[in-house]
Amino acid sequence: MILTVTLNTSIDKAYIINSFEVGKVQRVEEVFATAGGKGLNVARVVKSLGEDVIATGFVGGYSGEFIKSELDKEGIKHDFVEVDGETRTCINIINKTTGVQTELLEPGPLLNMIYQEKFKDKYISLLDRCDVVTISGSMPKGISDNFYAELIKLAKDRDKKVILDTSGKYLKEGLKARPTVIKPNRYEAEDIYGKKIKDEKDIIALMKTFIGDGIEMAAITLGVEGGYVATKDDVYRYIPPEVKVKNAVGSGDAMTAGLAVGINKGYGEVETIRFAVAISAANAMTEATGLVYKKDVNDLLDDVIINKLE
Ligand SMILES: Nc1ncnc2c1ncn2[C@@H]1O[C@H](COP(=O)(O)OP(=O)(O)OP(=O)(O)O)[C@@H](O)[C@H]1O
Ligand SMILES: O=P(O)(O)OC[C@@]1(O)O[C@H](CO)[C@@H](O)[C@@H]1O
Repeated sequence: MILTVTLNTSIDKAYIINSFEVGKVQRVEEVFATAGGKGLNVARVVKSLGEDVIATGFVGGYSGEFIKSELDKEGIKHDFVEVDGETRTCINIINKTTGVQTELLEPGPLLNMIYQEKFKDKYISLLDRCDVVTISGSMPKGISDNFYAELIKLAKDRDKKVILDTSGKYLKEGLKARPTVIKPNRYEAEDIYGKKIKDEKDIIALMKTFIGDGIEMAAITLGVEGGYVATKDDVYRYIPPEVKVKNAVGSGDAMTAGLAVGINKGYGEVETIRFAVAISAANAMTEATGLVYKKDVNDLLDDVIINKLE
């Protein structure tokens, strides 16, 4: 079983607009609202691949009710800590003409520390039921910056594999607890690195630092250009298949889902990377955020390019 942690859940709204212009009143042509925040995208993708998953985190208010009812409709098991305050909404404006996407991410509610302790108790009991944990996204205000490190340690002490997909201070703090897998995108990696990544050499050097620090698998993702993956002995460059892009937001989450499933099923590293990359590309083919169809994934698998660099 895979456990997905989403502390800052969100109603993700994808607004499809023919030609979006800043500073003008515009009507939205189509709206897709999903139960989101990175970890819930992971849960949805894991479920659509036919694997067993349970989603946890914080939910609150009417938006929290929406999220639970969407997960129920999708048949995704969940066990959240209910909080005072309203779960956030994140908006992704998709300009249909240019394909350019603009994301507006709310910060989420301010939480009392009591909820952090409540969550820890729930998390420890859920860990008994799972083998792989994914921890994704930002945290609501009021939660300690090192909370992910605490969650990672609790999981690793129980021999669970942990994938951490977050950014900024949450990633910096989380790294200290040595998650099994990390997968920052270029910007998140530059933030850790403290400077711009210039070339492949920089990427490989950074991934090797992560591996040297005790991370088992480190990926750095570059959107449509694919990315790199390093393990203790190997370094790979991967290129996703070319797809007709509708909405690439959540492709990183789809990739996390693929890595979690691959690890849970005991796939080899190349097989796991191939699977995760096909899933990430399949996400870009659908309009809703964090949605893949298994058939697309199967069709894309053979077209993922993976080159072993070292
Ligand atoms: N347009 C695209 N076409 C095909 N594959 C894509 C596209 N965009 C992203 N991907 C796949 O998804 C992976 C992760 O993408 P990206 O680097 O954008 O991650 P991310 O920033 O974590 O994404 P998000 O936060 O939106 O989930 C890429 O390495 C690639 O395999
Ligand atoms: O604010 P966070 O938690 O870092 O990111 C939130 C978010 O942008 O991530 C997902 C895409 O990966 C969206 O579902 C969601 O809106």
